[in-house]
Amino acid sequence: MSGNSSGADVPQEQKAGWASFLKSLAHMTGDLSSMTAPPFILSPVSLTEFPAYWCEHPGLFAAISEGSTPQERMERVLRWFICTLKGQYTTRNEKMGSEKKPLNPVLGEVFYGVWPDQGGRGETRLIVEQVSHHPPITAYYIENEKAGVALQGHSGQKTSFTGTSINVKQSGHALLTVKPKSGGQETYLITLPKLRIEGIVWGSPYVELTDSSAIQSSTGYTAAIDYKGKGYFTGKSHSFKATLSHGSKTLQNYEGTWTGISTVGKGPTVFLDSSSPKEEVTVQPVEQQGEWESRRFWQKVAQGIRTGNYDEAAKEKTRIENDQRQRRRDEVAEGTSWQLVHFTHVDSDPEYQKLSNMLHDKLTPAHEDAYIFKG
Ligand SMILES: CC(C)CCC[C@@H](C)[C@H]1CC[C@H]2[C@@H]3CC=C4C[C@@H](O)CC[C@]4(C)[C@H]3CC[C@]12C
Repeated sequence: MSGNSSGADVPQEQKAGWASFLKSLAHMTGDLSSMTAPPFILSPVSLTEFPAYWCEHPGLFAAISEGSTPQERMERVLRWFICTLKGQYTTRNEKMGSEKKPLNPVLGEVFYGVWPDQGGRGETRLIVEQVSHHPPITAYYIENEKAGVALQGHSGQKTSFTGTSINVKQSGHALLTVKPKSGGQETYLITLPKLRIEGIVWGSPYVELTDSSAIQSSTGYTAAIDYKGKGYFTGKSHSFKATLSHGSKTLQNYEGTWTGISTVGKGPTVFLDSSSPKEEVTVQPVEQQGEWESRRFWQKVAQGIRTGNYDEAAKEKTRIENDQRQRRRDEVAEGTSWQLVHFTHVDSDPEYQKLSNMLHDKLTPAHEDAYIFKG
């Protein structure tokens, strides 16, 4: 990083703002979401929309239950999981030019969507609820009932600044329930990778995945995934290597990029093309949404950000924040508390416990709370 290139991608009139934002990052205490950032880096999309990235390949999601053996189903889970990563971590760069700061959801904010049935695979529905504000935690449930696959999870982030990049440790996990076409039921614990946000100094942030994550099946199969950026496995950014094992027996290896082609085994057999077309979630028009639904709730703020009317966006955001503060004060005064609509908080989930014990992995804390979908 040279003095000249720093802030190269920041609009001239916001350079000072970016420089002071970078300075404030040094004092950040783990929660970046509440920090004020310069307008050019603001996204008009709330974090409650992000769980939709899990299902932008609804065909791969539905196909999991069609695998004929436990190993084949684990491989299908891995394929679907790797295929979601491009959407999860590069979409903002593609759509908005760089990673941006999403809107920080309010407690009780919800997001609903569907992927319509196509060719008989069944409809997939998405239910998201912001279940905590401090720290921000988003819970989600995605189900294709016909296919017999359902994903339940929650997600939070702990952030720290290294001086040149932001390290993001994801908290939470996802549990996938699969009813194989051949009968029975399996569950899969999905742990979440760590992120490094690079390109900060230049004002054009992007996400690289680091370290590792895992998928543990109740059938005993494990997929371990290692992530590396440029200059490690292949010299390509967004690279990964994965191994599928059962107990101490390694059964298969996979490698490639999570944004493009990956291969299986020693021969050049294609495992997946992650750049294959995705299907974005279908959402009700804003006019028909309820007042806590994300796009309606943030409509004016988003409009301000999209049109460059930042004063309007800031004014509306302040109104929302004041309203939230008042609600919390009222609850304290009345001795009540906010009631979640779709999820129940539990201090520990036996299913998570069982699978994380099977994983024997330092990555997964022995105890973790969870949000269970109420239906
Ligand atoms: C751009 C800079 C200046 C601000 C950084 C904003 C932070 C809050 C953004 C940048 C990238 C974002 C992450 C991108 C992708 C995902 C995957 C999704 O499944 C859960 C949320 C999560 C993990 C996001 C959390 C918020 C995040 C870490």
